[in-house]
Amino acid sequence: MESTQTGPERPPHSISQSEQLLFGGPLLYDTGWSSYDGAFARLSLWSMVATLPRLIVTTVRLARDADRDALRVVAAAELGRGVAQAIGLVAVNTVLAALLAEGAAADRLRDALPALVAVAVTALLGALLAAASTYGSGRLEPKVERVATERYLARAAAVELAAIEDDQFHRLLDTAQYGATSARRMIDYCVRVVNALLSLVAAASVLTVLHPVLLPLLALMTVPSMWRTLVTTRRRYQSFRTWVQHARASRVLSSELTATETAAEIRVHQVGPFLLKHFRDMSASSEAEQTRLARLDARTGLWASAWTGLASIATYLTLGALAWGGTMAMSVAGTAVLAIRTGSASLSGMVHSINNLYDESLFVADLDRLCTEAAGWAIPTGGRPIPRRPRRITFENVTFRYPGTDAPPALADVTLTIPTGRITALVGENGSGKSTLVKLLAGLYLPESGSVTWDGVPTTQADRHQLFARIAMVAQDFNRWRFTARVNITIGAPNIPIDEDRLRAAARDSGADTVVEDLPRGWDTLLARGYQGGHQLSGGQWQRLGIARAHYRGAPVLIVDEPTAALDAKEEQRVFDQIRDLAAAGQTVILITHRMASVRHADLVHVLHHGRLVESGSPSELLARPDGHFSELYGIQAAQFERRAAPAGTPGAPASPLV
Ligand SMILES: Nc1ncnc2c1ncn2[C@@H]1O[C@H](COP(=O)(O)OP(=O)(O)OP(=O)(O)O)[C@@H](O)[C@H]1O
Repeated sequence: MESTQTGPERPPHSISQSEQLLFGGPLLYDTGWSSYDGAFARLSLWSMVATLPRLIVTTVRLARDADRDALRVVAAAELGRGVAQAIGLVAVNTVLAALLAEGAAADRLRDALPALVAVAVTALLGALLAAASTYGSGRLEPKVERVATERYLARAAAVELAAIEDDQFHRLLDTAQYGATSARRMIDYCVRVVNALLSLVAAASVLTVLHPVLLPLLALMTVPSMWRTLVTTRRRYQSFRTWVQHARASRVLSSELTATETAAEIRVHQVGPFLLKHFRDMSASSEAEQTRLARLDARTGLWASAWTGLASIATYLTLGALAWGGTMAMSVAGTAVLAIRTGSASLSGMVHSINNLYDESLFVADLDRLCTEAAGWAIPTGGRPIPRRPRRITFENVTFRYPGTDAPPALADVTLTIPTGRITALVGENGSGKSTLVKLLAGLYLPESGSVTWDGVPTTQADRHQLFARIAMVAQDFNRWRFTARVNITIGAPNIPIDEDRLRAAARDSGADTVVEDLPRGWDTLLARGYQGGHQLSGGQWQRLGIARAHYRGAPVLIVDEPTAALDAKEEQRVFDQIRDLAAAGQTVILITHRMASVRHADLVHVLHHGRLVESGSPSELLARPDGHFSELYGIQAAQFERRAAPAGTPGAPASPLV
């Protein structure tokens, strides 16, 4: 696999055999598209501090959108805590000055008493305000996460199908999903930053008043831990970005092992030990990376501690020299020690929190980036209206290639008409372009060239949401929602309140009613194994539900892609009888099927071959062309029927799949 990433390459020896075998190469995160990755690598102490206001603004905005009142509580409480801390430090200085002054012990104590009370009151106030801040941020955090998650989900659901299939966009979807939890954590870090900042300001102001040399000393003591946090966070973030694909692949392995869909094959084919072995092998690669990070972090930590130790010795020697030489009163030296300890703790706490804040903000930036990109990919709202009951759908010289692939076009220069109120069948070999054609017809993809028009309105200009509303679809891979039987059908028309009569009619028409009758809790049975009370349906039973869903939707154009593949012969007959009835009642039906027996119900057949339209006509017209594609496909199936129905040497067996 080629990597265009700008971050650090993974060393070649860390590529496991499992990655090579299962995924065809090392799973690296292609960060070529990432605009901020380089910015992070260039991050310096100064730029980190410079980005602080922007980070705080971003967090405040998120918090404001989530819960304005809780934000006010947090802001007021943190401001109050900073002020209380400054007053507390000044009061400590007054207490020390009174205690270390000349005179009788009782007098000195009496003089110190008011300041002592002030120290106690500010401490109490600080505790109350801290509690208020904890309450406010505790209320804010889940709301911020919810607002961010909603943004993510809403944007992801509104984009074109092509975006979901675009690997770069999908990767962004992958990383942006962390944005919501990061947004939640940003609140916590932001509160910590503001808190540390205020207590630092309090300590620094007191130190400046006490002696001008104390402030640079404070900075000297804190710089090493700032450097350490910066270096380790940056390293860990880059590592995360590089390994995110790998982590995703490991998750795929574990979910394959536990999924209900794979359970039978895993057991019969004894795939479990094979997957486990590769899981272990892949985990070994990421464990090696964690060990590398731990070794580097330990080395950085050691350097930082040595530097801090030297800086502390220098600070306390300076303080001692000042007090010894009489330049500084003992009370001032005492307060200075206290203020330096408070200040350096605040400063390193602040650096740590800023780093975390910055780190989280990168994931929130991914989320923001997703929202921006998703807006570009969004299915446009508005456009030319589509008649409630369209009369004809036409393809004119339509060519379409799946975005991001260099394979030949899935559809090439296709021109055809789909009359409404009739059954039109699409026929052709696997991969000939039938499903692609209906996706273009439904406006899920737009043609590369040529046009698909609904009553003269090209899908490129149409109100696509209105167009979707005209279609009901039973796709080959229609979704098996892990919800109740009722929702599995009524989700066909999710924008209207559940209509029980319509539900029962749809179930009756599709044969889903007999499926539901046998369910342990009827309509309220959860159709998902692995949950308490969950029930699994057979493929054919699901198919009836899928058809019922399309019936319930009640749209004028019905697209059915292999609707009877999983149905028994009796059910298949029933479904086609219904499809005929629907067409007789004016519904347009577009039918994709490999079963020639089903095609005989069609009014018009379009035959596709390698993405091109090769034949069109009624079934009998097409059969009348002995060299045609349709006749060939028909002949192959007829021969199969013949062989199956009449064992070798048995004459007189029925020879037609159309009977
Ligand atoms: N999402 C996709 N991305 C890229 N290529 C695709 C995608 N879906 C289909 N194709 C390719 O487009 C071509 C036409 O596929 P399509 O699914 O339309 O065929 P089909 O006639 O419906 O096949 P089948 O009878 O097997 O369902 C195939 O070569 C297929 O590999």
